[in-house]
Amino acid sequence: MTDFTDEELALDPQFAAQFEQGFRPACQLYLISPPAIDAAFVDRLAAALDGGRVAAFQLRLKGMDEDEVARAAEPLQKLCAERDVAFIINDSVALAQRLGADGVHLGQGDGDPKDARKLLGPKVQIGVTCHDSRHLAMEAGEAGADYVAFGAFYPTMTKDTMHRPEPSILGWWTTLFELPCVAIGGITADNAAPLVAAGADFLAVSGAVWNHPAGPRAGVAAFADVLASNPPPPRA
Ligand SMILES: Cc1ncc(COP(=O)(O)OP(=O)(O)O)c(N)n1
Ligand SMILES: Cc1ncsc1CCOP(=O)(O)O
Ligand SMILES: [Mg+2]
Repeated sequence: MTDFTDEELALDPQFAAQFEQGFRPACQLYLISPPAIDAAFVDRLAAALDGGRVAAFQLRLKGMDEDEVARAAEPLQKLCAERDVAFIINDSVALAQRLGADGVHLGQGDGDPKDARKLLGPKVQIGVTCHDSRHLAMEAGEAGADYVAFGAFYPTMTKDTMHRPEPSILGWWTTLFELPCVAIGGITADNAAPLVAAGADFLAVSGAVWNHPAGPRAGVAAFADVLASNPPPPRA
């Protein structure tokens, strides 16, 4: 989920040339768990991952203590590793460290990204909630975040939200900065196109996948067209 390193660019001269000319990888899906899960959830996650490419999965369980989340995480983290999906822990740097997660997502009240970096090291992805704020996003970038997240773009039943950015904040960000940006909040396959076209590097989605009437596999598959048919704007 991070920018390409010099080593990666050096490995593929054709890719490096495209990158220099403003090539931007296509927008990808970032799946967020439901706020509560049961033991059968691992099968639902497997079905979702069968529906199409998912770049990252965030375990976002609310109202559970850390030991319970750690127990729930085990089979899900294993599945993500098997499917080459980055496993991200929400809220807790300590839990991300304990589990050896690929990343942690921090809201504005979840701790300082600089402290997280000191604890987790350079390889763990750190994402930061920036609501509708250009200022918060620039601060997060300076603090060493690997991505910034804007939202909620649309009404959502998954979380009480107070901020409603315009898609143009994504275009503003991608025009000025290389750091990837995530769009979140009420995103469905039907309303995602303006976010992809504006420059979102990732769509973070929960309800549209887990509540899809035909199941989570169909929920992920529904995004394939919108991700493929809206080419991203050139990067900064
Ligand atoms: C990718 C992504 N973006 C934003 C959030 C929201 O984080 P936060 O503001 O800390 O709220 P909670 O998710 O903790 O309720 C997120 N989790 N993931
Ligand atoms: C965690 C979070 N942060 C802002 S909106 C949101 C909920 C995302 O879930 P959904 O895709 O169901 O709106
Ligand atoms: Mg949080």
